[in-house]
This record gives sequence, structure tokens and C-alpha cells, in this order.
Amino acid sequence: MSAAVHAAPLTAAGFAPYGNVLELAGEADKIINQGLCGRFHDRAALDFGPEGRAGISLFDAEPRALPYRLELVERHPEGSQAFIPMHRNPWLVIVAGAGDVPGEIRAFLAGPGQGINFHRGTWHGVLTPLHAPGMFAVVDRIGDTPNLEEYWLPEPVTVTA
Ligand SMILES: NC(=O)N[C@@H](O)C(=O)O
Ligand code: NI
Repeated sequence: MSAAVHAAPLTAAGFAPYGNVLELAGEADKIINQGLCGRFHDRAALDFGPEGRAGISLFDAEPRALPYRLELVERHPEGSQAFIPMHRNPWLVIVAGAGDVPGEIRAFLAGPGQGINFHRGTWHGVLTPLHAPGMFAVVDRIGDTPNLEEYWLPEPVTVTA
């Protein structure tokens, strides 16, 4: 019987050890564009290291279903990675504690309009939409190195709603 992890609602406070939550919450930092736009300014700690550069890619990911069988987590030791949904469906964010062997696995259910930015080196599950289209903009490091470490869990973990 594999271990089970319950997905909690995604909040900035809960996700803080792992990264930033990108959402239109609270007051805008600045009203711009003749008063017709609120700017929620500089909301992610982007980090691409001395050798990398920022890139924006578009992901078209297959939706998964809950309960979700997690077999692998990964991390990017040389840069941060942001997932910005181009839809308004809930989706799944999975992280694990720091260390060369990942620590506690936690899961969050991102609500409509919520994106995230993983801090450099945060263990995470790969992009996991729960509905089609699984369309996301991804802001992460472009460079000459793989910038990827994978860890296959000794036992799969079941993520539940
Ligand atoms: N490999 C890749 O581009 N994506 C993964 O890093 C991921 O977290 O989905
Ligand atoms: Ni990743």
C-alpha cells in the first residue's frame, strides 16, 4: 500500500518554503495604463545563475487524474522554474523537502489563475494539469547544462484531492 499525500489548497504562506505563488491577490502594487490596469509588480524570485539566461517556453501537457500516482520528483540546481497556467482550471503542484534525498512530499491544489515559481533546487513533481488544455507558460533557465536532477521514489506516492 503506497503512502498517500492529501493536496491542500495552494497559498503563498504554505508554498513559501518552496517558491512563490503568482496570483491577483490583494491590492495591485501600481495602477497603470490610464488607470485601466493593476500591476502586481515583481512577484517571483527569478534565478538563472551566472551562466544561464531567462527563457519562456509553452507546455502542452497531458492532464492527469486524481488520485495521482507520483513516481518521480526532480529539481533544477541551476535555476528557478515558473509555471503560469494559460487556462483557469485547477491543477496540481507537488514538492518535496530539501536534501540530496528528497524530504517530505507535499501537494497543493492550485486554483483558477494561480501560478507558481519554484525556487532554484526545489524538489518538485513535473507539470501536472488536471484538465485539458494543459497549457502553461514556463519561465526557466536556458543554458548549456541539463540543469536537471531526477529522483525516483523507492515507493510510488498516491496524491489525493
Ligand atoms: N523538463 C521540463 O522542461 N519540465 C520539468 O522541469 C517540469 O518540472 O515539468
Ligand atoms: Ni521542473
